[in-house]
Amino acid sequence: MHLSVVGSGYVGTTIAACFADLGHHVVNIDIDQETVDVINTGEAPIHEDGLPELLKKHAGSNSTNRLRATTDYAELLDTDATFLCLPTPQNDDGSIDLSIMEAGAEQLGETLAEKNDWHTVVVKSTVVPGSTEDEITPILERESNKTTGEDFGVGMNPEFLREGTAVHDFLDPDKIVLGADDDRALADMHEVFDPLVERTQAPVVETNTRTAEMIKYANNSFLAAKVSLINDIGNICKELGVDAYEVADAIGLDDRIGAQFLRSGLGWGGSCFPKDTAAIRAAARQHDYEPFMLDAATEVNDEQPKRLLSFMDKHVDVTNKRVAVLGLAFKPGTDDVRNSRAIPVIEGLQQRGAEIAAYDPIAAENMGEHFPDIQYAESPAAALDGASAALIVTDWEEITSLDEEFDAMATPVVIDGRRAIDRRDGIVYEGLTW
Ligand SMILES: NC(=O)c1ccc[n+]([C@@H]2O[C@H](COP(=O)([O-])OP(=O)(O)OC[C@H]3O[C@@H](n4cnc5c(N)ncnc54)[C@H](O)[C@@H]3O)[C@@H](O)[C@H]2O)c1
Ligand SMILES: O=c1ccn([C@@H]2O[C@H](COP(=O)(O)OP(=O)(O)O[C@H]3O[C@H](CO)[C@@H](O)[C@H](O)[C@H]3O)[C@@H](O)[C@H]2O)c(=O)[nH]1
Repeated sequence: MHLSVVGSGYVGTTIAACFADLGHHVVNIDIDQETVDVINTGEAPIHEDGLPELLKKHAGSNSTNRLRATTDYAELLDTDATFLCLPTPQNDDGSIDLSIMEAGAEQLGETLAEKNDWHTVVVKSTVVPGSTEDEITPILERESNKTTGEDFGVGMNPEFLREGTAVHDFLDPDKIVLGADDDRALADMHEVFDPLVERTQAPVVETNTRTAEMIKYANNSFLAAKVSLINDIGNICKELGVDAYEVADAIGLDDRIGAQFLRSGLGWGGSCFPKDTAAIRAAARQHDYEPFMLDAATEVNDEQPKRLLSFMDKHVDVTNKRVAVLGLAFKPGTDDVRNSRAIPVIEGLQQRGAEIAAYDPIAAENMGEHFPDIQYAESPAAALDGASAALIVTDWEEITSLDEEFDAMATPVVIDGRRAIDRRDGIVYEGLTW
């Protein structure tokens, strides 16, 4: 098939490259010329394992030429279906901000006015239930002067990939959810995913757009709440002198609980869990329902960085002292710092008047946009040298393998937010939940 993907971010670039790998011809549209140029040279605009290889294979010179990036929406006219992968950030009150989606839908609708054949538009972004039907479709109809179900179809296909393992997750999914309110759009979506389903036998869930939208929020809410529950249990374990990781390993053997997402510590960050739980809570409240469980999950999550800092305070007063912050990305394997737990940790250190030496293998540049005035060290050892405390925020492999580097600290106080290193003689060690 000939496909267009609007948005060349973490999701858009990944799925564009993966669709090309499945044999489709893909045009990836973004407003950012620099991003477009990078993709067209066969390189990745973001850090994502496996993505450079796919872009080299399908874009740029000596490639299959099945993938090309552009800033020109008109190029989607030669495609059968368009996937919208635009950001859906949050407003100050936590509710979803659909303005970028609306702008994209306007540009898409204006372009579709010029198309004489059927076209299917698929919303890939995470949007609250009703957005596709009540907000995006009317814009497409208005701008194209066409009717959904007659001239074009609309579908909703939520994405479950994780950053850091995005290519693998997309090409080997646990499930594929196809939400559509008309049969032709559903048939087109099936045709897009048939090569993947044949290859992986992934279960396909067929539903309407509203339910597809909710499945995405339920998925993320459940996982975020699972991490908060194990953090709550972990905090209790620590107070009672029990190792939360031993407990998690044991309860994870129960199939009804499952072993994944039971790593207690600093909690969840990233571009999805915080904003998606906020958006669905805000949507619930707009309908006069108080989402007690998700409110509590958020509260537990907000408390974990404060607990980390309070453990540090027990051992050392860091005013005017050097503190090493090890790890800045919201998790290993990505350069993304959106809503990273490192942000409240650094803010807490700034309030205490500490001199901050931060280290991350790839996310320092992105964190520099949030905190231009802190020191970014070239290595974990350089960050630790002369520090009065070390706070472990992200469990990158080069952080979990640290050992004698802690010996160069002024006072070897190590507060571990991710169970990254082992207790040993010669360091004062506090785990967040163990
Ligand atoms: N990041 C993830 O792991 C992930 C996973 C699943 C779902 N999602 C959802 O997917 C959506 C996209 O997320 P993301 O992380 O890929 O976003 P992103 O911020 O990484 O990328 C968005 C891209 O859209 C481009 N853009 C903005 N306005 C545009 C316009 N009018 N026309 C064309 N391009 C435009 C930007 O330049 C940027 O390159 C969000 O709804 C998110 O919740 C994200
Ligand atoms: O046991 C665990 C598992 C995760 N986390 C934290 O939870 C956050 C999110 O992790 P993860 O889910 O691996 O990363 P994301 O890339 O944000 O992926 C989530 O958000 C995406 C965007 O919606 C979805 O597509 C994915 O299915 C969903 O897992 C990170 O800060 C992790 O450190 C823990 O603290 N403990």
